[in-house]
Amino acid sequence: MGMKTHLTCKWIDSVRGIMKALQSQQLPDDNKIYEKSNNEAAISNIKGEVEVLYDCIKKLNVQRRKLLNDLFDLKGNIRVFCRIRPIIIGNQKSVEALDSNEMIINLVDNKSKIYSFDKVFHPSSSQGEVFSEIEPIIKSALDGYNACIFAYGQTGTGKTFTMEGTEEFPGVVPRAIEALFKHAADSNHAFLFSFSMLEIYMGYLKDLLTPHSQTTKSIFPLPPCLSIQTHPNGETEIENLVTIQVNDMNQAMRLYKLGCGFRSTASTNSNRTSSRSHCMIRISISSVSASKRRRLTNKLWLVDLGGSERVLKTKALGRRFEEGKAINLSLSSLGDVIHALQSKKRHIPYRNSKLTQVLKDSLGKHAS
Ligand SMILES: Nc1ncnc2c1ncn2[C@@H]1O[C@H](COP(=O)(O)OP(=O)(O)OP(=O)(O)O)[C@@H](O)[C@H]1O
Repeated sequence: MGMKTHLTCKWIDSVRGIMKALQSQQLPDDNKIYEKSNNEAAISNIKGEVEVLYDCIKKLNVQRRKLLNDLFDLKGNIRVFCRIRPIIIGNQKSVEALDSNEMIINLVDNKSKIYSFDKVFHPSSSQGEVFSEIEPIIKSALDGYNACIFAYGQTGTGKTFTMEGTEEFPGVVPRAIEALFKHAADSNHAFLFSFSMLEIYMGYLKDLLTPHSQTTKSIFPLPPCLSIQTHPNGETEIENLVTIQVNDMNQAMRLYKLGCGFRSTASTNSNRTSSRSHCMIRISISSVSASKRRRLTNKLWLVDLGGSERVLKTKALGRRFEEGKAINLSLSSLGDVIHALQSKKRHIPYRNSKLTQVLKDSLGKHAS
């Protein structure tokens, strides 16, 4: 084959080996370099778009906050909804919704009275429909406003059903907890939530997250007394109240269920499981990352008030009579405070009951 002397078989084999090794090496070719620089450009484009969108969200959030505040200014700081309970026994309709803002009470002798509300819910209204009217308050709580949602009404009219609900029909409290965590997750800000639960029974504050025994031979030490303190900045604090940080909805719900188990309930002539106290859930919300919040830490109160009752009509005796009296007294103080706030009186009689003292900073002008 006319081979040169140095082109031996050994030399050819070693050249072939080098060629194979070169082929198997992943050397960047022009195409790959082009692809890489293309990817980098796409990533920086996407980063730019994300920044623009982030700015957009910020602007929309400012707008949303302003609109929500305007809405609250228009509707007033205190809003009252009326929910008509479906008839459970009998078929006499003494209360009816006239439209979405008015209801009528049919009295004896063909007389009737009409009352106006911010919203009237028909007996067939679902728990979801009721909550949809309340949800804006949850959003304003995330914006740093103190807020208070409570159910008020005669005993047996559906306050606990509305606030607590059932497994099948969850009420305002579980829905509010779910909405808080959901809106917080959607907001791009870090929030810190703390949960507390207490009841006001016969004028005393009782922590619902600590075990209380009815007997003197209890294995649990007596929990410390709760006392209401007012800070110089006007914020109300409850000394010794157990406050537990909750990181998700399930943790908050577990505490809520624990607290519900410690509530004071009893059977009365009007309701088999009547709440004999005011049950109050406090969710404290903090965020250092959310700018333009009204406060660094604010609170949302969810309250299932004890039922007002005509103690003579319900034929309550002994302890049930005393409980009914205590509930009526504090409800009447709450009514006085709300009336004074609505008529913009200079003196607001917060000091007349424990209930109004606890809610002082969440009912006034800085609350939503
Ligand atoms: N919207 C509703 N739909 C169906 N059932 C209802 C509704 N509202 C109330 N109920 C039922 O009516 C009964 C009394 O309701 P609930 O215990 O909630 O009253 P309450 O106002 O909390 O009473 P109390 O002040 O005595 O605690 C319960 O059996 C409850 O399930």
